[in-house]
Amino acid sequence: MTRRVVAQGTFDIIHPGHIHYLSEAAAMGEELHVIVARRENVTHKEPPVLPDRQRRDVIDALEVVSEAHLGHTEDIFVPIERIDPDVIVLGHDQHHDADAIRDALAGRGIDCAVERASGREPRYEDELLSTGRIVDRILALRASETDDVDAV
Ligand SMILES: Cc1cc2nc3c(=O)[nH]c(=O)nc-3n(C[C@H](O)[C@H](O)[C@H](O)COP(=O)(O)O)c2cc1C
Ligand SMILES: Nc1ncnc2c1ncn2[C@@H]1O[C@H](COP(=O)(O)OP(=O)(O)OP(=O)(O)O)[C@@H](O)[C@H]1O
Repeated sequence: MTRRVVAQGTFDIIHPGHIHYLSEAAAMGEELHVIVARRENVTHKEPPVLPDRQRRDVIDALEVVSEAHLGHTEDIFVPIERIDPDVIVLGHDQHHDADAIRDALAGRGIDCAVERASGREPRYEDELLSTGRIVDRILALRASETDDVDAV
């Protein structure tokens, strides 16, 4: 039987932390399905810069990913019911509570394990493993360039 794995996240600007997470999730089964969060559901941090479809298409193109799916707008368990995974792998820092997800799955009669992935630490100075921090660095660099031009 093919073991299906589900991973999920925003994936706005791809970085090595994402690759680490998706590779780890892919190694837990034969098929990796990735649910890409809808912009309207990213409410606990700055919303993504890139459109839903673009974020989905980039994840879909990765070799370790079997298929990337845009998330449901209202009910996060609708894609889960459709994919029918054997395991959902939560990201190391995802705010979702594993036991709450297990309870919700049981309530819907979905037989699926929930695991937590490991985090990937920076391997050299300056390596950025967070989309939010990449955006912050872009803004800081652009602001300092503008300051340089203004000073001329
Ligand atoms: C099992 C599971 C299923 C999810 N399905 C959806 C979904 O259908 N639609 C969606 O917009 N977000 C979905 N999400 C939420 C996002 O993937 C994501 O966790 C959140 O919106 C963005 O936060 P993050 O980037 O910190 O993970 C799901 C999350 C989990 C854990
Ligand atoms: N350094 C990392 N190591 C392992 N997994 C990571 C790392 N960074 C992100 N992930 C995982 O990748 C998935 C997608 O991450 P997402 O794009 O939602 O946020 P992010 O890259 O952490 O950006 P931000 O810091 O802006 O939230 C999540 O499940 C997250 O836990």
